[in-house]
Parts: sequence; C-alpha cells; structure tokens
Amino acid sequence: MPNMRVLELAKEFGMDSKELLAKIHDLKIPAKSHASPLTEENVEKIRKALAPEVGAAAAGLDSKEAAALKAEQEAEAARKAEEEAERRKAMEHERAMRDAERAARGVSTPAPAPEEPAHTVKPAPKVSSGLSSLAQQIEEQRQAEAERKAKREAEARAAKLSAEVAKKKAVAEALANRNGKKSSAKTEETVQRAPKKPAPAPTPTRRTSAFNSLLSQIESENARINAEAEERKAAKKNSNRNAGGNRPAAAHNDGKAGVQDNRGGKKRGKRNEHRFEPDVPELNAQEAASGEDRYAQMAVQAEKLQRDKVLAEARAAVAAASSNEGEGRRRKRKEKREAEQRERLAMEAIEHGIDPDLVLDDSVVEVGEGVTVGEFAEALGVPSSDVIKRLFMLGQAFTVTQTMPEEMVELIADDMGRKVRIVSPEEEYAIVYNDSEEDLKPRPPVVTVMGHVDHGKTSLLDAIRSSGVALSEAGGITQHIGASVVNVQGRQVTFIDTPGHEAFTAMRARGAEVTDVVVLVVAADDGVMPQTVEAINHAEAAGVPIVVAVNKIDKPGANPDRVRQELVEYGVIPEEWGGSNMFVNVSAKKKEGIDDLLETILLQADVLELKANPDAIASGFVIEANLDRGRGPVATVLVQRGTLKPGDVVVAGQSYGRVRALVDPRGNHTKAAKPSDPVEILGLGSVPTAGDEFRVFEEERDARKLAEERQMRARLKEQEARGHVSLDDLFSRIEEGMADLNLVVKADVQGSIEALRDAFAKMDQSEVRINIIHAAVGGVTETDVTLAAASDAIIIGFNVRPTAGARKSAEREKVDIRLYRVIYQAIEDINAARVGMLAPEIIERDTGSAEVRDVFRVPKVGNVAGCYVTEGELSRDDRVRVVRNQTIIFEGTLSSLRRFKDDVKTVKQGYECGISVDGYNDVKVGDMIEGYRIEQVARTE
Ligand SMILES: Nc1nc2c(ncn2[C@@H]2O[C@H](COP(=O)(O)OP(=O)(O)OP(=O)(O)O)[C@@H](O)[C@H]2O)c(=O)[nH]1
Repeated sequence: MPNMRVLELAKEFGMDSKELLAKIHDLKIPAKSHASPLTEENVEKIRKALAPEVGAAAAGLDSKEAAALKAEQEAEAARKAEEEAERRKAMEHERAMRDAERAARGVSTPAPAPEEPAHTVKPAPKVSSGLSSLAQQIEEQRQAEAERKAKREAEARAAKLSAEVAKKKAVAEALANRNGKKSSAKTEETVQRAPKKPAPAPTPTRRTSAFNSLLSQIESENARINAEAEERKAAKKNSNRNAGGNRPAAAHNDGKAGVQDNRGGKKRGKRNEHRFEPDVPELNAQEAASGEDRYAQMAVQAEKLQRDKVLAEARAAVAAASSNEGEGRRRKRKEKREAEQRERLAMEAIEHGIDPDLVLDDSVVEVGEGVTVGEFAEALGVPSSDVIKRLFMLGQAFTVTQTMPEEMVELIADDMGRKVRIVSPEEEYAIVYNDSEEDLKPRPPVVTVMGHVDHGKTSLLDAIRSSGVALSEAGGITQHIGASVVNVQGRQVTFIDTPGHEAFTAMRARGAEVTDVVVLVVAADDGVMPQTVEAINHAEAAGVPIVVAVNKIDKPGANPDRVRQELVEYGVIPEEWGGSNMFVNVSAKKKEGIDDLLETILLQADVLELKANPDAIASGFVIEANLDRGRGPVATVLVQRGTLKPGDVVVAGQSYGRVRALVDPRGNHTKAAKPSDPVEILGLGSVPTAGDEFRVFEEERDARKLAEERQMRARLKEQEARGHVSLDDLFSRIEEGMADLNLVVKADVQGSIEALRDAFAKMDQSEVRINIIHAAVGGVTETDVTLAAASDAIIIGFNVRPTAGARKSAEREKVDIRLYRVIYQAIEDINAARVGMLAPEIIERDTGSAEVRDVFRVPKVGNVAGCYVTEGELSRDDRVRVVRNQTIIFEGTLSSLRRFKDDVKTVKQGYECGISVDGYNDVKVGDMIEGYRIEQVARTE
C-alpha cells in the first residue's frame, strides 16, 4: 500500500493541510509539503497525537450544525405561529364585525329564520338609509358565505400573496368595467328605480350618498342583478299579469316581442313590483344569492387583502431574520466546498505529477500542447501581434497559425509576467480511476524477461510457454500476439513477449507501466554483462522487482554462484544471502528449473498483492499492433482495469473503433478480457502504437472526438518537426553545413519501427541529422512517395512492399525506396547513407622523398638542390615539404624538377635530380624534400 500523504491525512481529519503540516512539524516528523508521503508508522503517530483534538473538532462541528439546525427549526415554528395568530386575529375581527352588524340589524329586523324571513324582510322597506340596507344584505349573505368558505379560505391562505392580489385586482377591474358600461346606459335608471322596490322615498338620499368606490360598485351591481333576476323570473312565470315580458324571453314570444320591447322601458317599474311574488320564491332566492355572492366575496377579499398584506410583511420579516442568520452558515458551507475542491484538484495534480500550485493558482493560464500563436494570445487575452513581436525579438519567426514550442510558450508568458501551464492531451482527457478497496480483486502478474544478448531470453520464454501450455490445455498452440499466458498450478502468469529492456523502456517512456515482475536472465557461463546492468537499472527505475533466472546451468563452464556474487555489486542480492531478490537456476535449453522459476514468479506476485477492479470500464495499454492483410488493424492490448468485451468502443492512441472480436493468446475468440489478460482487438480504424493507452468509452462520439483530437495534434507536431526552423537553427545549420537525412519508414509492425527509430537514435548525428519524417505500419503508398519527394527523403520499407502506384510514382519522382527483410541491413544501409553524406576526408598522400646532397647557385633561378630520390617517385606537380631535423620548415610547390639539364615530369627512387622549391631559396645539404598530394577520401565514419 502506498504511503499516505499529508494532504490525504488532513482530509481524513477534516483539517487544513497547512495546519496539519504545522502539527506534524511539532511532532518532529519529517514532511516538507502537503504532498509529502508519510510512513505508516508516522501516520499512526500523528493519528494518536491528534486524536483528542480531531475528536473535539468533530464534536464541535456537530454541535454547531445542530445549533444551526435548531435555530432554523425555531424560526420556522415562530413564523408559523405568527401566521396562525394573524389568521385568528383576522377571523376574530371578521366575526366581531359580523356580530356588530348582526346586532345592529337585530334592532330593526329580529328575523329569526334566515330563509323565509329573507323574502319577508326584503319587501319591508323599513331601512332608513340605502347604506344600512345594503350592509344588511351583505351581512346576510356573508354569514352563509363565510361559513361555506371558511374551510376553503383556510386552505387557500397559503397561496402566494401576489397571485391573490392580482386576482382581486382582476375582480375589481372586471366589476368596475361592467359597472362603468352599464352605469352610462342603464345603472342610473336602475339605481333610481331600485329603491322603489323596498322604499320609494329615500331615493335622493342614496344618490347623494358618499360611498367609497368599492361599495358603490357593489351596490350598483346588486341593483343590476336584482333587476335581471326579476326580469327572468317574470318571463318564466309566463303569466304576464302586467303584459310584461323580458328581453331574454323575446325569442319565445316572437309575436309579442316587439310589443314587449317597445314597452320594456316603461313596464320595468311594474315588473319590479312583482319581484317578490310567492310563486317564484326559489328562483328569486337563487338569483339573489348568486348576485350577492359577489359582494360577499368582494368584502371578504377586501379584508383578506389587508390580512395578507400583514402576513406578507410578517413573513418577509421572518425570512429576513432567518436569512441573516443563515448567511454565515452558507458562507461556511461554501468555503468548505471550495476547500474540498482545492484538495481534490491538488490530489489529482499530484497523481499526474504536476505541481499542485500550478493547478490551484487561478492566475495560471492553461494551454494545450501544440498551441498556436493565435490560441496562445487568446488564452492570455493579448493581441497576437504582441506575441509575434516578442517571438521575433527572441529570434523566432512565427505566424499566427503556427504552433509554439513549449519553451517558447513558457518564455513568452514569463516575458509578459504571466504564468502558464502546458496541458498535455493525455492530461486533458485524463481520467483518475478511483476504485474502492472492496472493488479490487486479485489479478495475475505481468512479467517481462530482460538480460544481456544471447543469455537466453528468447529460449527461456519459449521454454516457459511450452511448459505453460503443457500445464494447461493439452494441444493448445500459443499464438504470437505480443504477450502470452501460462498456467501455473491453476494460476495465470502473463508474459510480455518482446524481451529486452529496450522494448520495456520504450513502453515506459510512453507512460505504459505494464510490468509487475522482471525476470533477469543471466547466463551462468558468462556472468554479468553490460546489458545485464542496464536491465537492472531499468527495472529499478520502474520500481519493478527482479527475479533472477541464472540460465545455461547445463553448460560445462556454468558457475551460478559467481553470477550471484557479481550481482550483489549491483544491489541484486539473493534472498538466501539476506537480500530481497529471488534467484532460480534454470536451463532454457534443457527445460530445467522452469517450473521452479514460474512458482518463484507467483511467490513474488503474492508479495506484491496485485489487485484490480474487474467490474469497471476497461482500460490498459497496447503492447503490439500491426496491419493484418485479412483482419485489418490488429492491436494486442493488456487489460489493466475492467473487463473488455466485444462491442466495446475503444480508443487506443490515435485510433478508435468498436471491438469486432477479441482473440486470446491461444487464437480463440473470447467474450471477455479481464485485468492482466493480453488480448487481440479487431475492429480499430487504424493501427495504434505500442505503448498507447487504450480506454473503453461509453459513447462512440466521445471516442471519435478524442482520437481525432490526438490525430490532429500528432499531425501538427509532425508538421512542426518538419516545417519549422528557428532563425538560430537555420543560421547555425547553414554555417555548419549540417545535412539532413530524411526518412519515411513503413513497416509491418510497430515494433520494427520502434527498433529502427532506436537504432537511428544511437547513430552519431553530429554532422548528419537523421529525421524520420513519417513512420507508420503498412505498405509503401503513393502518399508516402509524395511526402518523400517533397522532403527529399528516402523511403525505408521493412517487411512491406510498395503498391504499383507507389513504384511508378517513385520512378517518376526519383524517390529512393529501399526494402528490407532484415532489420540490421536497414540499419547498416542507413548508416552507409549517413556516412556517404559525411564531408570527405582530406588526406596527404606521400609520393616520394629526396635527400638534398648538394646546393647549386644558378643565376636568375636561385638555389637548386642536387637531390637523390630515396623513396617513391617525385612528380613535378607534387606539393613538397622541406624537412630539416624532422621538422617541417617549409611547404610549397616545385618550381622545377630536372634531370641533368632537362625538365622532367617524374623522378623515381634511386635517381638523382635537381629540385627548386617555389618561394624557398634556403635549402641546405641534409634537408629532406618530401613530395605529397592532397586527396579527398570518402569517409567510412
Ligand atoms: N546450453 C545452453 N544454451 C542455451 C540455453 N539457453 C539459451 N541457449 C543458447 O544461447 C543462445 C542464445 O539464446 P537466445 O534465447 O537467442 O538468447 P537471447 O538472449 O534471446 O538473445 P538475443 O535475442 O540476441 O538478445 C542460443 O544459441 C541458445 O540455444 C541454455 O539453457 N543452455
């Protein structure tokens, strides 16, 4: 289990990391920052030391929360009580009013029964004023109405204040409108006439009464409704005692309608007098009730309006009080949320190996890898021209659409006083998997075999595979899919098939940490060799335990103990000697000790307690990928988490697709691949690269988006590598006469590309730079030729053939396509090409030497040396060195070469000759004149 970090512990305590860090320091426990890991022992110590404090804090927090909750509940109860009190008060007020009215009415009209007397009361026009008569009517109706609606009102009380006010307004307006219309045409008449029904006398009083607007509306409405009710009643009666009809009945009385209408206005007075006829009591009561209902409603509503207003104010006051109270708590909760968010981000940053400060600092601007000048400027909110200018001042010519190298992004941001963080595409789409402990199930170990050349890695893997097959299903044939699975006593062990630390490290370099155990093969007759040491270093760098297989113990000179001793020097110490490494003696050739080795691997795996969640969405890494002629792109993946199934949508590096089929290492189609299972995926749209992460997506849309985004970034990067040369670069390259050897590499499997890339990287590139401008799995196509032609590149095809079109195109474009079947031939050829591009060597080839035996003075010519050619052959055209006492004192050319009096072209060894050196007259007897030629020789390295 990994060590706990300060941050995580702080989280557990519900404490700020800084606070905890201070306390840790007090306890004298080493921890630098919130990301510092703590040993289990220290964690225990801290837990113990802080237990009382943390407990108290937690309790304090609880009581605070409880107090807050209680206060909230109390406020709510107070609000309800207040509301209830208001309601009661309003009801009582209403009741009191009613009683008062009733009492007042009781004096003039005792009216014991409500129904019958109503009719008897109405025709008795005893009321002295219109107002009191109206009030009585209202009160009577209200009594019935109020009781009927008491319940409904109580329920409706909770309805929103605004809605009610609006409703009331609408009622009042509707009434006002209606009255307004009618009052101009008819109300005046009605109002004048209405009092005639109960008492004709007080008409003028009513007309001059100063009602408030609502009551006057109510009154006029009352009159109108009564009049209408009368009319209807009369029509229904059809007795037409006074030859009176009504307008609604006109349709039935065609013949009389005109007459009635004509007389309508005049007869209305009479009709009103028959309003209380006993033969229509029901209709009368009904109509009257429905009319008066409105007044009752109006009155109730007017009161309610007032009450609601009070209630609303009270509610607002309570709400304001409780919101003030809740403010602090809300802020606290918000702060807590923010702190949690920050801690989560910090944890994620640490998991991704990013400085948490960069993630948490709000002023840090995040830009994607391969950001263009335009995008960068936009992210910083500055004009692109500003960025371009700054780049130019740094000697970098960029356009808005060009991508900026990372160092330039940082430099320019720094120049502008801004902080940026470059987000890699992986990080952009990164998912942090968090599996809870109970979801984790044991999983098989994944093993890689490493060791020095010829120590028997391949033989050992073969031996293991055959033994594994023998142990499992009889007759099962292991397919080569990049990884194999062996069955050891019913337990699975997965082997990565590509042995050697290059493949292991290449995968690691791409972030693919797939190996749990390294089997280090050391030949017992050879001992520790350079690549053995390299393998140890690589395994240690990856933090993977090493199981040593001391191989070739069958050989006569085998000395397994010497191997053990030698390995001790490199920190690989056998368990039997008190170290932590398990050693097994094996013979891959004789298949001895293989079972022992497999059991030891399982033992080592048990120590590691390897676990994974098999019930999650699958993810893992691509181990190998190729383009199969019949099956299309095929990728062998190692599932690390979850279960991969046919039909899953997968993204692997830049490719994506729906899994058409899964093939296990035995060549069988399988329905599921669990953690540590290697499996071939069929159905991807293109060939991914070994080391690519694969991940299942729920939505094909998302998978496509991620893959396309990666493709685009890769293309941009490729273009960047090809197209962009900084000014500095350009100048230095011109000055140095640096040459580029551009290559387009096509191969059958990704592994070959990686091997070639690796081999090229190891070549001396100080004078000739090898650029792989494009590398992909698949045959040589016309596009490859076009690319090669455009970039002056050579095409290297490994185990692939060019298409007919590509061949023609290559002839036309004069592009060199080189095809290989053996990898080292390709490497040798490239090396030769590279060497062929080296500047030739300038050498001085000696021709002959002559000893000066005499010096003659010749007028007009100067001194002539009389020489004897001791070696080789001197030519007239040779360059010469004059050497005295083994020191070159002059270098130049000959001005004359003579034998006797004749000028000659050459003089051979053993002959005498006269020599004049151009520009040098001081030759002495005993000097040596050495002839040489300058030649250019093609370099071999
Ligand atoms: N006597 C004997 N020979 C072995 C044993 N294991 C491997 N060899 C021989 O050693 C040679 C190299 O074996 P490989 O398995 O090819 O070794 P390697 O480490 O895979 O070699 P590279 O792939 O070149 O790195 C072969 O000739 C094997 O037959 C063994 O246990 N005993």
